[in-house]
Amino acid sequence: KQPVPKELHLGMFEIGRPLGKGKFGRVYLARERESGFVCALKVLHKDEIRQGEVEKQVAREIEIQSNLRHPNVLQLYGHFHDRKRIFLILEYAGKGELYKHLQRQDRFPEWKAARYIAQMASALGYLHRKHVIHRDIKPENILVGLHGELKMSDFGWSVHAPSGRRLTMCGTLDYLPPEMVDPKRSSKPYNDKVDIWALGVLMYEFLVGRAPFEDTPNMTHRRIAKGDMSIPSFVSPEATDLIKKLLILDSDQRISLEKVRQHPWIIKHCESVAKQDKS
Ligand SMILES: CS(=O)(=O)NCc1cccc(-c2cn3c(Cl)cnc3c(Nc3ccc(N4CCOCC4)cc3)n2)c1
Repeated sequence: KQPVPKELHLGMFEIGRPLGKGKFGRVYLARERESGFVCALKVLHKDEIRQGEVEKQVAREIEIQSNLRHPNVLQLYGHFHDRKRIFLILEYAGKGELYKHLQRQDRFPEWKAARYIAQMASALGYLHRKHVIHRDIKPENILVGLHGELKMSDFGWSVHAPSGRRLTMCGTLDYLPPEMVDPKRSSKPYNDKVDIWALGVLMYEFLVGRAPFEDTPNMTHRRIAKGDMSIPSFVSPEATDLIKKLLILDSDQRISLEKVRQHPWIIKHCESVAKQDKS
């Protein structure tokens, strides 16, 4: 349950260890004194935001994320500010960054990848129904909850651990769909189908351990525009089928999130979870 405080200020929190730091601030473990409620406190520095000319983006991200409630979307409980800083009170994701788990395991077994993709498809379906798109769903922007569930947490700033992470620039490139890499190709502005493409890139990266179009920056551009990727033979036929239905150049032809949830590869691995739960 969430604290329903009268008014928010820094003094009401005990600040714990830093969880990560980034371009626009740091994330700390925190506990609300009165209720003992554990959360993550993201601190953004106003002067850096002003310099970065991103005030409007911060306001928009706070507006969007405050109105979202979904088990696979990191919750923003509230925010407040003092003279120098803006504070976001966020849900604490007990198992940290998905990026680290993927780095450590090289790639995920198909049953784990299928569950993760099902969770992301569920979160995206929720966002799209609320007309929120382009959540930039690369591994760097996904956290893992205490029970291993994924939490989309990219609203605004992905914070960076001190460790050597992929530069935001090329990370972003890997996940761009053809209609954004090559805007003259399609006149229409991008729509929620960009998330379906990104889901395909994410699924590929979970199963193979690298992104499908990973290359030098301008080679990546070219390969995305042509849909030039190959799927290794160790990927099962069902998984291969779903990747191909997600990574379709023509955004209108891409599989819908509803169809993703009903795909044999998802059913096979997620149904077993249902059976386990029943047994
Ligand atoms: C090197 S690291 O993994 O320790 N820290 C990297 C890093 C960078 C940017 C943002 C975060 C981050 C943001 N969070 C938000 Cl927002 C909510 N919960 C978390 C959140 N939660 C979190 C939970 C557990 C851990 N542990 C688990 C035990 O092993 C060490 C890391 C880290 C972060 N982390 C973490």
